[in-house]
Amino acid sequence: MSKLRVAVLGAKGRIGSEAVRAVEAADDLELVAALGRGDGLEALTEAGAQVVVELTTPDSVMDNLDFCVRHGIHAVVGTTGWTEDRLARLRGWLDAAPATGVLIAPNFSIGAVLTMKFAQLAAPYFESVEVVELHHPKKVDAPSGTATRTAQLIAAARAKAGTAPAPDATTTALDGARGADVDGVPVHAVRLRGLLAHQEVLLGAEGETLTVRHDSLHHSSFMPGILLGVRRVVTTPGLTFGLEHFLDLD
Ligand SMILES: NC(=O)C1=CN([C@@H]2O[C@H](COP(=O)(O)OP(=O)(O)OC[C@H]3O[C@@H](n4cnc5c(N)ncnc54)[C@H](OP(=O)(O)O)[C@@H]3O)[C@@H](O)[C@H]2O)C=CC1
Ligand SMILES: O=C(O)C1=N[C@H](C(=O)O)C[C@H](O)C1
Repeated sequence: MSKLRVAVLGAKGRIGSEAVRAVEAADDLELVAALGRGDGLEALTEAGAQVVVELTTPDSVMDNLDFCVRHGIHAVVGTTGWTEDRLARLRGWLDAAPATGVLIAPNFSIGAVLTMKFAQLAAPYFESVEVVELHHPKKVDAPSGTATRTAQLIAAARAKAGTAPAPDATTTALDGARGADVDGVPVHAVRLRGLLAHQEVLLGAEGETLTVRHDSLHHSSFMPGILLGVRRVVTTPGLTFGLEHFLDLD
């Protein structure tokens, strides 16, 4: 069987360099291009890439995906910065390329995906819920894509269950003291030397608390999810948001 032809964008970055090694090590995949900032995207078509792994920056990802979708190249995207407006633009491009698949995964690690699932499950049963994400100090965006998605899923689960807003008597606060408000869920971002990617979902009810915590200790934690995404996206046209859709979690 012929190998799937894979390219990595952001190949010199922290996660991109790990992804290059993971693709090279996979028997069923062939790394046909490894591009950094400034490299021309024509290299993707010249190399016959079938799938691009997009691990760049929020300011680069849209142009890269525009090129990929226009050329019928499937994409597995880990880059953050997704807004409703950006998703709508991407859906528009995909409407014009109905055979092409794009997976956007706020987090490729199985533990992080499960954290989101557990948080969603628990959220309606507790009066209070807040998210704390902790990352390395070179991270450019806050809050993290994972924390934003987690908070959105929590908010949707509480809205569906008719859960009351969390109690909070704060009437005066320094800017940022109560975190960012993501759909009504406070999200706090910590940047600390020594950390990689970590998240806690704190839930509280009368007389009890529940903490769901996940730690990515090395970029290798993201590789099984990236490889799964590459193998599945080629047979999944359209936009898939979240790696959970490629896992049998239910
Ligand atoms: N979904 C997930 O599981 C994970 C997602 N991420 C996300 O992935 C992204 C990258 O993270 P990280 O590796 O830590 O960041 P880095 O800054 O280490 O890597 C990004 C790389 O992309 C390069 N780059 C920027 N623009 C382009 C472009 N147009 N074409 C090709 N390469 C480009 C950068 O080059 P230069 O340095 O010259 O700007 C840099 O080498 C972030 O959005 C991060 O949040 C990270 C880990 C896991
Ligand atoms: O920048 C990172 O490092 C990470 N980014 C993603 C995010 O913003 O959620 C995934 C993971 O947290 C690592």
